[in-house]
Amino acid sequence: MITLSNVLFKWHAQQASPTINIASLHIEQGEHVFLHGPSGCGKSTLLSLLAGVTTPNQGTITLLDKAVNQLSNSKRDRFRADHIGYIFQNFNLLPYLSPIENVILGCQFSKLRQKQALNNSPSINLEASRLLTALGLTDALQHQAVSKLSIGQQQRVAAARAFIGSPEIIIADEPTSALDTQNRQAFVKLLFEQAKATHSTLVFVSHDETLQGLFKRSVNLVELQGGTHVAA
Ligand SMILES: Nc1ncnc2c1ncn2[C@@H]1O[C@H](COP(=O)(O)OP(=O)(O)OP(=O)(O)O)[C@@H](O)[C@H]1O
Repeated sequence: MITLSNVLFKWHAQQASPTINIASLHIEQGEHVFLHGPSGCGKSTLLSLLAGVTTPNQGTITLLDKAVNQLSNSKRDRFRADHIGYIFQNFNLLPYLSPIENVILGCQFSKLRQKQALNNSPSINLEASRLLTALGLTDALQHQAVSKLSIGQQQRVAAARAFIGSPEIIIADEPTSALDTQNRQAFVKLLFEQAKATHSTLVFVSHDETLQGLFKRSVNLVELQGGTHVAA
C-alpha cells in the first residue's frame, strides 16, 4: 500500500515551482500501476521519493502503514532493504558476478528478505535459481558472468534480484527501454506473474505507451500534478 498526501518536493530551494506537487495518490497493495508522462516531468524523482532515497519538503509518504519520510536515514535504509525491490533502467548488475550471485545481492542487506526467501527454497542460492528459472533464464546461463548475457537476459536477472525475498513493493524505472516491442510486453507479463505470486505492489515507469494497455491502472504524472508541467 502506497499513500501520498500533500507531497511537495524541490531539488533546489530557489526553484520557482516544485518538481513534485501531489495532493493525493493512493495505490492498493497488489495493484500494478503504469506511471507515465513526458521527459522531465518528475517520474524518476517520484520513484526516489517512494524508495526513500530522497524525502519531501512537505507532506507524507506512507508505505505499508509507515510514514517513511518521518523515519531517520538509517531506518529508511532498513525499510527500503526490507520492503522494496528496485529494477533500474540500466539494471545496475555487477558484470563479473553470475546471475545467481547478482540475485542474492537483492536480499544481502535484509535479514527479513533472507528469511522470506528461505520460506520458498531450502537455501538462498536455490531461491535465486528458482526465481531466475521462473523468469525464463535457463540453468546453463545462471552460472556464467552477467556480462556475457543479452540485454533481455540481464533484465530478467535484474527482475529476479528485485523479487527475491518477496518485498511488498516493486519499483521498475524504464526497465524495458532497451528491448523491442514484443519482448517488452513479454517482460511486463513476467513481472505481473511474479508480482501476483508475492502480492507485491508494482509501480512501473515507462515512456512506452504501447505497454499502458497491459495495466489495469495508469497514472499520468502531469495530470496528477494538475497539468502544470512545462517541458525542460
Ligand atoms: N539529482 C538532481 N538534482 C537536481 N535536479 C534534478 C535531479 N534529478 C532530476 N532533476 C530535475 O528534476 C526534473 C524532473 O526530472 P526526472 O528525472 O524526475 O524526470 P523524468 O520524468 O523521470 O524524466 P525522463 O523521462 O527523461 O527520465 C528535471 O527538471 C530534472 O532536471
